[in-house]
Amino acid sequence: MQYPINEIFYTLQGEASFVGQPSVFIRLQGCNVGCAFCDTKHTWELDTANQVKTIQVIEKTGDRLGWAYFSLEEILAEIARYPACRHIVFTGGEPAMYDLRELISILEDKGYSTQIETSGTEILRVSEKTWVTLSPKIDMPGNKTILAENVARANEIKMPVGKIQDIEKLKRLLQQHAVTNKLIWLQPLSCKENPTKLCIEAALANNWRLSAQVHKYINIR
Ligand SMILES: C[S@@+](CC[C@H](N)C(=O)[O-])C[C@H]1O[C@@H](n2cnc3c(N)ncnc32)[C@H](O)[C@@H]1O
Ligand SMILES: Nc1nc2[nH]cc(C(=O)O)c2c(=O)[nH]1
Ligand code: SF4
Ligand SMILES: [Mg+2]
Repeated sequence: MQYPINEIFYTLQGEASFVGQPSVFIRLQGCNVGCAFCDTKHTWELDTANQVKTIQVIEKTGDRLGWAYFSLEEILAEIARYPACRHIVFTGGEPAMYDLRELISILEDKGYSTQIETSGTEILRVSEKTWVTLSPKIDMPGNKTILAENVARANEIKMPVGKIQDIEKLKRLLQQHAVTNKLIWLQPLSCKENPTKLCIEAALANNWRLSAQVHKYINIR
């Protein structure tokens, strides 16, 4: 099995429940949604134009606009460069576009915990133990729907918030899926009009949590 990889890097998880956790991030290429606010547009804009042919090209250039197919063994070799790491985060792009079960099963056998960051618009192919962070994309281009089974499966829901209407959308989603006892995070969008204050107020009013993308404040990847 070959996986289209945009980047693999070792850093501290900056969002939601695992914040501060040393993690290898496996960023898969491509996205089926295409949000205007996306902070990783390099994974889905200019897709085919920037395809690089070999892993060596990426290694040489460090070209984050490019991507390459990695075999399972090549991904494991990248992870092995960080021997202290015990937690692997699949993100993108949209990692749920790919079947991650074989890779995750090997990682679990090696003692790693796994997490997926997903919009919830694709059927998840992860393991029962994978921590699922669902970040709803409502009214996004292409009008992709969030699958009910993914809402049920999610270990936490992390809502990207730019304006008050996003809070209302989240409330409707929670009502529609009868969500009562999940961890709910509000994540302010990194944009000019900083919506952090709005998120703090809504967190206090609803007993939700704030996910402030710590990595962007402490200037790490
Ligand atoms: C880049 S996405 C990749 C995974 C998946 N496609 C998703 O949206 O969950 C990872 C996380 O970043 C969030 N995100 C994207 N752009 C953001 C921005 N400008 N500010 C804050 N969070 C953002 C997403 O909502 C998601 O929780
Ligand atoms: N430090 C750090 N934490 C993250 N949590 C989720 C991320 C993502 O891009 O999915 C991310 C990221 O890009 N960097
Ligand atoms: S779904 Fe995720 S990766 Fe795709 S455009 Fe939106 S934030 Fe970016
Ligand atoms: Mg990010």
